[in-house]
Amino acid sequence: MSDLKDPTAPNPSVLSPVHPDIERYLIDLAGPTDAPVPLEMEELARQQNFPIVGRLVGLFLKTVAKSIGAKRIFEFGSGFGYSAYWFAEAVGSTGQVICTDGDVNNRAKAEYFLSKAGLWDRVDFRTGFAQAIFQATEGEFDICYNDVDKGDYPEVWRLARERIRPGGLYIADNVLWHGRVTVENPIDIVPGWTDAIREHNRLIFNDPDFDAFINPTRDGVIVARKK
Ligand SMILES: C[S@@+](CC[C@H](N)C(=O)[O-])C[C@H]1O[C@@H](n2cnc3c(N)ncnc32)[C@H](O)[C@@H]1O
Repeated sequence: MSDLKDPTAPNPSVLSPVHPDIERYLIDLAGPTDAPVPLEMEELARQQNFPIVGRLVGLFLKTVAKSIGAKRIFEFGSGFGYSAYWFAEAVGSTGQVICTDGDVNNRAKAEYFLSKAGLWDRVDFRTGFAQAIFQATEGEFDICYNDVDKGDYPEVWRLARERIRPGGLYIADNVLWHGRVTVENPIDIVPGWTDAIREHNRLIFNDPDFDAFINPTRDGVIVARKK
């Protein structure tokens, strides 16, 4: 727990508000969910120090998506498709996960991994600025998932909240920002990101149209259900 408030840590992606022993216990429990493709993706993330949500949050995303019978999901910031792997499993063969990422190389990697997992046919991966792609995409969503650059969090929330169906969910990763949200003058990796996350979280908890809570697993995942 001691490193929770260490905003100067060189690699904040490894910090979690969850005690390392508890984290290990949870990961051991999740052992039966091991499968070749997520293991391979996790290994790539480790090698390249790429910030995926990780196994525990992946399982959380899949479980909440299945629990509301989600069939249409929009991801803002998909990386190479790790979080989308869990959503794609949840929506089933008749569902769709619209992925977005600014990096074309991430799309190619996602295609490789999700094809190998037999999930690519339910994924529509678009390259570009996620907010613009969202605005160019019609219809409502069962889930809007936000994992873009943190300064954009309030903007993404404002866009997404309008397009989530009643009973649907808004989910965002990193809402505790490795404990920086609790620090008065945090050392930000990008100036303004911590304040943007704090604003985002305040907006959601004060929105009368949503019920919200934060799962503190890893770096904090907010889930807000539209009434
Ligand atoms: C934290 S990673 C996503 C990880 C992914 N959700 C997972 O857990 O597997 C964030 C990704 O979002 C992309 N990104 C950030 N801001 C974006 C934006 N506004 N539009 C599109 N892509 C964005 C980055 O290129 C990066 O690949």
